[in-house]
Amino acid sequence: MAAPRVTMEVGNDGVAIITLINPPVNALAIPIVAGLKDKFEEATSRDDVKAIVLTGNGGRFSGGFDINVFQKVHGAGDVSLMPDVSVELVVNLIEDCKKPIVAAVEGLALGGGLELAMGCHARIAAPKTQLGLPELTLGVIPGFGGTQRLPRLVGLSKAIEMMLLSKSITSEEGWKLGLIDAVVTSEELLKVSRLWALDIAARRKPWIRSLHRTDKLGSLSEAREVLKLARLQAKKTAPNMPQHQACLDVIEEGIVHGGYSGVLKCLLLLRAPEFDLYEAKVFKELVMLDTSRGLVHVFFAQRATSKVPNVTDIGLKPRGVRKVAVIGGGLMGSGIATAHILNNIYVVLKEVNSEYLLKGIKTIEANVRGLVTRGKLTQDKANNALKMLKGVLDYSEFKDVDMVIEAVIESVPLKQKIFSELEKACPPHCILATNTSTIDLNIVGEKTSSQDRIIGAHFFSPAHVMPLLEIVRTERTSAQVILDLMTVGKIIKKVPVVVGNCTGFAVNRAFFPYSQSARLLVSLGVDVFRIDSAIRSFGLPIGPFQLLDLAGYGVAAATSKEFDKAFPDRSFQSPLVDLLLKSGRNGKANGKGLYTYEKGSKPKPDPSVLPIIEECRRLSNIMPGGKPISVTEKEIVEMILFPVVNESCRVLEEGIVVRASDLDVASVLGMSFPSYRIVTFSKLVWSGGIVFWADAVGANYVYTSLKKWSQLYGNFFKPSRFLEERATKGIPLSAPVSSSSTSRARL
Ligand SMILES: C[C@H](O)CC(=O)SCCNC(=O)CCNC(=O)[C@H](O)C(C)(C)COP(=O)(O)OP(=O)(O)OC[C@H]1O[C@@H](n2cnc3c(N)ncnc32)[C@H](O)[C@@H]1OP(=O)(O)O
Repeated sequence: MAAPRVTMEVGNDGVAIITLINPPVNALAIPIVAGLKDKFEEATSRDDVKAIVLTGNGGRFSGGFDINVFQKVHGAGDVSLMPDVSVELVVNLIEDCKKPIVAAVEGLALGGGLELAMGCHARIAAPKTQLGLPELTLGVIPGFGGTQRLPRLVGLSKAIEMMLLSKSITSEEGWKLGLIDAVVTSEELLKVSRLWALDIAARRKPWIRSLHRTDKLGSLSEAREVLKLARLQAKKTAPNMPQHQACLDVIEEGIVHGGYSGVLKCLLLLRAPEFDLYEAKVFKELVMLDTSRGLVHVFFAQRATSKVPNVTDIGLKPRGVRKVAVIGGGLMGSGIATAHILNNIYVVLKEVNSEYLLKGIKTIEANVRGLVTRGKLTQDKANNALKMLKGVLDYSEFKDVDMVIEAVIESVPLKQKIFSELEKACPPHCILATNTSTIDLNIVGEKTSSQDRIIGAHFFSPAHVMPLLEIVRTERTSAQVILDLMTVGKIIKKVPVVVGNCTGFAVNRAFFPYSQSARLLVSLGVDVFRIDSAIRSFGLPIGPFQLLDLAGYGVAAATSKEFDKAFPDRSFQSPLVDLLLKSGRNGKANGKGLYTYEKGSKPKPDPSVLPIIEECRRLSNIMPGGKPISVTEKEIVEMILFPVVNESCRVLEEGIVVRASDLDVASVLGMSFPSYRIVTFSKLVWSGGIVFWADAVGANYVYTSLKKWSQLYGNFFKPSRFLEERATKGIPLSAPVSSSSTSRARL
């Protein structure tokens, strides 16, 4: 790939076109920043240049500052690797340039890309250009003046919404808001931008410096009210994310002290003498925090999941999937169908009788309506989506489907029967997918001769909301089928992670000790609700027992059996779920769980379960000396999560995931494992996913803790060979697994 560069061409009209060239998204890498400084200096000093147009090569303006630099800063612990862009480039060379500069934006202008454009004196955009400041998703705030210029261009409320929710807008909306001066076709973009720049030079159009504007900010008291509400909201929605409050502080600073001169002069004198802008100072503080470290890791880890050796690197092209059949209209099946119709894929939903079919269709309608109510979908789009759905009771519609996803109950004989029928009912190219969460795919397809097109499409509930799609392949699944499913996954806006075939696959396999260790702790005498609360303070949205209530006890009993069978050496068999079922409870589904569920209020611990828990302890009979063990909150969290790390080690060693970071992404998106720093313990560490977190905690600490607990409480905690080896040799758990050390590579 050619080195990133910035070019400049001066036309006969006296307009210099400065172009960013750094495919695929023209990220503002260090050489690009340096190149921009050079070209703007040259254009400013040349007599033949009357005006300047800044644009990006290849139909994309810029995806923002180069996030690889953040990684370098984290690696070296040296913030001085960040170049000074906001003052030297955006203020001095662009906004204060004595020649007018117009940004010609197309495709996307995100983060630093949009900030450069906002420093220009006008912005012309191609249709449907994506405009946004998503920096908060990386643990930082906009650092090239975005916190100051966006409120001045679109108004304070809209700017806060765009920054705090990292919500981008289209150029059409940007034009209505005043961020964009004109929307023109791609073909006309450069021509119109050149003329616009010349018009500014000739004073036929206004020469506007965004940082000077105040007309959209409202009065100081109005602004303070908006900021107050935003602070309360951020406290609720992002309690562990320091960048949200910091962003609001920086915006407020600029509003109180005035735009350009206020921010630069006052802050220079009063608050941040070492940096020119308060924004830059806060940006540099935030980039060094563990929050950013975790979030940047997840950014790259997520992108890495689309690179699967021997699938995405062998020149295959994805085949189109236009019509999908979903078998089973239960919770999972209807969620899966919803995800497809929302993204314009025609779905045939099959059920065994009209009662179940109607129920499935009603659930799908409710899913879609729910999105409209929450403002996530327009009524028009909802109507169009529902037109993509057809309910059926037989296989007659299956003759031209491109993919079937089976989502019936976890029964081996039933699944085997369905797959034999599918082989006859579907065309030979059709992908045969199962949504099983635990059953071995070789067993599902045992009665067919179509093993090459059998694949797991493991969605997480609710399937139309949760972003993870585990794509499970066997040794015989063809690369084409894997690539096709990865492509559909992206179309339906999931993050597909390709994993190997084993009981539970990657996420459920790595996390099966999560629920088991929680139940083990209960049998050792620890309070159920204390466990949930400790896990919530750690950063997971709900604890293992609230999760149990949500999933339903029938599902929990069935999956537990699969894991007991597959991993008897390290499975803890708790009587708790059976006792709860026997007492007529089934969690949230029947309103009777470990918690009580009342409409409109949060679940409350149900004290009437205490006798059941006592009975569970009596039957387990593992409390040392018959007395409850005494543990701190920190120990609770570690005794629940270190066994997950231990199982993750086996997942890595067996090659169930392509790379450790795939398991990080899967844990964040499938289990809602926190992607940012963990704030509860005395030692603050970043998260970024289960393996990244374990490395931050230290493999040796995890190993010695597990070893101690295995001596006290048995084999459930016994450290795996992989963990022991890595801990004793001081090798990070995330370091690649060499093929020789992979005992049973699945991928
Ligand atoms: C100081 C400033 O305020 C700070 C900043 O600007 S921070 C950066 C703010 N910008 C962002 O957060 C945008 C991040 N990027 C994205 O959201 C998406 O990549 C996108 C919408 C630009 C494009 O999405 P899509 O077309 O699906 O392509 P995607 O696979 O994500 O990215 C393509 C490649 O570009 C890379 N890339 C995207 N944005 C990048 C960036 N800002 N820096 C470095 N690399 C970037 C990706 O890592 C990926 O690389 P790979 O092919 O080697 O894996």
